Amino acid sequence: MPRPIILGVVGDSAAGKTTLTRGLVRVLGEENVTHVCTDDYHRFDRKQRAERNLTPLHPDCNYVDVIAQHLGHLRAGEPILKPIYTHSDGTFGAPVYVKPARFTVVEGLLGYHTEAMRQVYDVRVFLSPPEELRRAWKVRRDCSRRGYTTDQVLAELDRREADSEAFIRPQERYADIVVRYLPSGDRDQEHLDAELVLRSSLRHPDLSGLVDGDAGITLSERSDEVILRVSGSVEPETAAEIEEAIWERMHFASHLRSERLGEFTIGTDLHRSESLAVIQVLILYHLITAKASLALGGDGTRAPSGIPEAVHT
Ligand SMILES: Nc1ncnc2c1ncn2[C@@H]1O[C@H](COP(=O)(O)OP(=O)(O)OP(=O)(O)O)[C@@H](O)[C@H]1O
Ligand SMILES: O=C(CO)[C@H](O)[C@H](O)COP(=O)(O)O
Repeated sequence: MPRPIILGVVGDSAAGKTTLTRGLVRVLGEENVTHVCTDDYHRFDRKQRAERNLTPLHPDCNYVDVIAQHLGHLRAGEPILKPIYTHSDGTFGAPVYVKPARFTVVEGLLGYHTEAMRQVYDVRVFLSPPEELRRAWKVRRDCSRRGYTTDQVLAELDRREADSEAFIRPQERYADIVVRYLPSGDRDQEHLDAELVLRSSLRHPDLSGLVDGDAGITLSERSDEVILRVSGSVEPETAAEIEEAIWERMHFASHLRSERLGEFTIGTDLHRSESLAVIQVLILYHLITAKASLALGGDGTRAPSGIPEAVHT
């Protein structure tokens, strides 16, 4: 079997990593994806972190060297014995034996922290929602699923700010695709404006024919980046046209098409976001084309340098 294609999804806590990857895993098929969350590589459990006054964002609080080793093994097609961190109670569980599948999705806080880690990915995504939005997402998620109170989460977010600034946000510079949701104001969560920064380290599909300012889709260029903006008020039909156009560029993977992209949860309620669906299809495009490149004897789809050939404004 050719080596797995490896996707990195990095961003601060509650930036939306699991939400984004869940849809991708569903489309690619659970059996075809090895899912690694680097939270499993925390060095200390919740109690030990509190005793040491360390946040989980600090590299010293994580076995970053072992993450790099394990990702290297997976890329080489070798199994790993992966640690387990359990969020429901903040403790470690028994390690699990993990074999690499066709795709590996790695999500976590410090995935691009070292060069050794950065080298393993075929596609690097960084999620960067505005802080106000991320804080609201974290409060809601941690209170409903991780056993915290609102005051505890808010205090923890303040305690983490210095480490977010020092270690998490700087990783954005290593991404091929940066996803920024824009401040939502009173927008509901299904209709957030999204901005995708498409960097020249990957060859992005030509989306120029789909741009329609009136319909809420714009492309612009900034140094060697192309910015795709999807308005939160984009009509489902317009978003579907973009998704369709990207799917057409990976026609050899049409069997993967699914109606269920763009889903996210608020507490336990399921919602759908058009902009999230567009982001997910674009990432799928990169995973599928990287896979096709390997099948044809290449080694992925990273552009050697310069502006990606297929992107036009
Ligand atoms: N694209 C989105 N649109 C609307 N809400 C979202 C979106 N992404 C995430 N959320 C909200 O934020 C919450 C936290 O997201 P998620 O669990 O995906 O973050 P994460 O980055 O995986 O967090 P952690 O690193 O702490 O595990 C979700 O439960 C959901 O309510
Ligand atoms: O920043 C985080 C990413 O998920 C978590 O807070 C970190 O992993 C520690 O988990 P917990 O708060 O459940 O002890």
